[in-house]
Amino acid sequence: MPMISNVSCTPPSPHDDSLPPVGSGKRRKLAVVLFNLGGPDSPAAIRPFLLNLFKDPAILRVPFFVRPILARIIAKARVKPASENYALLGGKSPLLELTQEQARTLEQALPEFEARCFIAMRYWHPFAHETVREVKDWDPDEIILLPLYPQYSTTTTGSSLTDWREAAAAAGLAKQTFSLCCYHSDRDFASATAALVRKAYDEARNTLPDDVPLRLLFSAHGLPEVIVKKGDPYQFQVERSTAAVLRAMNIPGLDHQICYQSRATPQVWLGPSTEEAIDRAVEDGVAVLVVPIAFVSEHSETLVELDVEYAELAHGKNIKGYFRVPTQNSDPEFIDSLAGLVRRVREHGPGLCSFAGGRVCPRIHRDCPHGEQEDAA
Ligand SMILES: C=CC1=C(C)c2cc3[nH]c(cc4nc(cc5[nH]c(cc1n2)c(C)c5CCC(=O)O)C(CCC(=O)O)=C4C)c(C)c3C=C
Ligand SMILES: [Fe+2]
Ligand SMILES: [Fe+2]
Repeated sequence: MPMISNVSCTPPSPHDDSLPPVGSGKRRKLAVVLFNLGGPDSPAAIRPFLLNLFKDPAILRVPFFVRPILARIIAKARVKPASENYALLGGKSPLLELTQEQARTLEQALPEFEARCFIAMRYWHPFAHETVREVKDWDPDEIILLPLYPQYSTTTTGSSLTDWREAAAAAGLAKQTFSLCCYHSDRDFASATAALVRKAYDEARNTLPDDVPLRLLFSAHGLPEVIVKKGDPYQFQVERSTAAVLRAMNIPGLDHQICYQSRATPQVWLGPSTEEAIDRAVEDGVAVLVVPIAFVSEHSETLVELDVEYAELAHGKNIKGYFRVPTQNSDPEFIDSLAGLVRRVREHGPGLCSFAGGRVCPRIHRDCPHGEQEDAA
């Protein structure tokens, strides 16, 4: 079931007065809302943060009367390992501060507007209902909803956009709104990402002996397999992102593999897992360069899971080399790609757009939020 309504991406009419007249001196007030998952801001916040996450029907797909109790059980079981991870980061997630920096940088990359970036996190402050009030007080001309998830999943972007719409409706925020569902293989996003991968690749190659092969492990956050089987387009979009980055890198014959990290429940999750991919690299006698392909900011799953847990696992098995590409954070080329997406979404008109305009996902991905008739031009 799609988590957000199928709102079409209407092309702008030549007489559409929602867009500013060319050359008119007045800059439009543009509220850009950045969405991410959020993270605990203190040790005491870890448990309620996890509870919020597992109470989300988009995450825990069980009958509503079982969900609260099951959410409590799973959250309770995760408090200890999650607390150990956050302890390595000073007891909190760095996600909000890094997103605030992205917000300030993106404002500067949109000088033709009076742009102000707001942040709405799904499971910890600032929540959508808090941000909706801030946006309403600022009274923008238009609102752009911009997920910091390049790939669409019902569990992330879908859940965040539903949350925003409900909060906006409850607060009576009725401004013209433009939403982006995904930018998994947007050319500028791929090129910005490829530049970061290329830099880390060259550094890794310079450290390794010439006879040690280097494999790129594109590591994405995992998803329970049942969610994908029901029609979630996330895996398809992760594969498209990987292909787009490889294309932009333009190094023929690069050894690479897609894998999935951060398994959080006992269900069957997408595979191969990043641990399995590391095992295979050890068997094959190759070094690995891990590329986080579904996160655009550093947080516990990159700084602890990739840099500490998987690095220890890999070194414990005498891997030939273990390197990691940093996430985009406020990288100027990445922020420029987001600014380009903001402009394009606006040109496409109010409603929901993909980076390409309309639907890019094949029909089998029924949870793609675009309707049947909305193929990208
Ligand atoms: C069933 C559980 C989960 C699904 C499905 C899931 C999907 C998913 N998550 C991200 C990105 C992030 N996840 C983060 C933390 C996090 N995620 C889960 C569970 C699921 N995620 C948990 C339990 C946690 C908490 C951390 C932990 O207990 O280990 C974070 C933020 C973490 C931080 O440090 O701030 C992000 C970001 C994606 C992209 C995704 C599916 C596509
Ligand atoms: Fe997650
Ligand atoms: Fe789609």
